[in-house]
Amino acid sequence: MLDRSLTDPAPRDAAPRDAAEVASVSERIRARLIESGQRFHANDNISAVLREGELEALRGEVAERMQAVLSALVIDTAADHNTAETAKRVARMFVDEVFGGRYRPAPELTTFPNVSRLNELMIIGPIAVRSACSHHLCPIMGRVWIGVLPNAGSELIGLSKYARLTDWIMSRPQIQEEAVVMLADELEARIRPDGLAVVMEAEHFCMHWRGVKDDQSVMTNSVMRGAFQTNADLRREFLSLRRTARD
Ligand SMILES: Nc1nc2c(ncn2[C@@H]2O[C@H](COP(=O)(O)OP(=O)(O)OP(=O)(O)O)[C@@H](O)[C@H]2O)c(=O)[nH]1
Repeated sequence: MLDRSLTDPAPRDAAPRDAAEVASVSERIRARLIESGQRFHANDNISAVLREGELEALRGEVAERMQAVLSALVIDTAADHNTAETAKRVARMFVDEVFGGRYRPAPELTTFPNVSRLNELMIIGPIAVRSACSHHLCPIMGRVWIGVLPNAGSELIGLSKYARLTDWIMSRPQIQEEAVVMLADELEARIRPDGLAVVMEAEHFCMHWRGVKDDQSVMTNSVMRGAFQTNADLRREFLSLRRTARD
């Protein structure tokens, strides 16, 4: 049963309440996003509009609605000890883990000035990717390689931060084409390099587990910015060094 107090308007004989007070937590957050003109697609981060305690309330609301999904699937969660707590587990998994990149702010990235004026190609990877497709919410599992051509004014970021930033972007329902662009945008804004390259290679479980049930195919896509776009030798060097660092 959904907790009606979260969504139903106040009873007629009760003292009139503020509209914000009667709305569910997701409705209150949604109203704030609309008011501020912020997009809230599946792969957008909405942490900036969340208020204290709301994430916990959201977890509760998702659990209630997930319980309604299990009931609609005609699963007797009251009698079945295996599914008795499933709604709560799935809510925690969505809000805190697999879609956590929507709700938590960007990781703190320690940056260092490029004092030795590095201007040679750096390649970071393979970085593990765990994501989910926006269409079926099935896992996407893969790897990412990042190529950076810094300049004297670039900020260098700690190595582990590439993985933290990747995880923050990927822990959202995504499509692979948009995920690599989002990651490239975040890296470019922070490092301000002369060139940036991102290559992602991933398996989509919406194709393995269901649907066409093709368990061989892998999707590979890339984003090339700045010098990687204009300099074919640099692009080739990145792609061939990435192959060496593959397995
Ligand atoms: N371009 C792109 N497609 C994706 C990605 N992840 C999943 N898909 C595809 O999204 C499509 C959704 O297609 P629909 O026809 O709406 O869904 P469906 O009827 O369940 O399709 P089937 O998967 O063919 O059974 C499928 O072809 C998926 O393989 C991705 O990252 N990029």
